[in-house]
Amino acid sequence: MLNDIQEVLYDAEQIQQKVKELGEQLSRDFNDRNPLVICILKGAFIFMADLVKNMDIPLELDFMAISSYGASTKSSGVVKIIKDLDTPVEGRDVLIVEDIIDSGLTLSYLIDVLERRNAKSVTVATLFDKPAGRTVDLEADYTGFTLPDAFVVGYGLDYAERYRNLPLIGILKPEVYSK
Ligand SMILES: O=P(O)(O)OC[C@H]1O[C@H](OP(=O)(O)OP(=O)(O)O)[C@H](O)[C@@H]1O
Ligand code: HPA
Ligand SMILES: [Mg+2]
Repeated sequence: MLNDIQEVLYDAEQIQQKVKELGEQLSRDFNDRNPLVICILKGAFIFMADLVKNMDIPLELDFMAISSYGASTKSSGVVKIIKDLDTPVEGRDVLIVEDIIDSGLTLSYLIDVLERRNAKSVTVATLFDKPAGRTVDLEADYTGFTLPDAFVVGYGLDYAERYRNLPLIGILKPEVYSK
């Protein structure tokens, strides 16, 4: 799998350190608010698991599966809910956990859905941000790393469902998706 990586951007140790810092910061900011922490599947599953282990406060978890990329390196532009939440969000402090913000389409759709369901507050934590990809104006409240304009995989992020299990984040060799 590593053969398909052109450049490692952040290794496992650097990611773990950053996730720990984010978890500690979020614990301070959400102390006594019993947040509903929402993992955006599939990509955010590893970040979510590592993040909440670093949050030493009462919280609840839920999962939502959303997809717009499929087996492509560009957003289809159509954001679909594959699996919805089990928990009502009305009146809750919601913390969205995302792996990456690229075009911003997934998140703008999701924030709109949660606000229409009357969440008390909606906060976004993303591990990776690719500002060059943005087509809608949107920033996360908490960001781990800012990435260059390249298609990346690893630490939950896939290309055609592969590479999610790499413990690092790296740029995928273009020949993998152009052939
Ligand atoms: O800002 P955007 O351009 O919308 O891109 C970000 C979203 O795209 C990816 O999900 P994807 O649709 O690939 O589903 P997956 O998490 O199941 O891989 C990623 O995990 C984010 O959720
Ligand atoms: O660079 C990316 N890699 C994997 N999935 C993604 N979803 C949005 N951008 C990306
Ligand atoms: Mg994907």
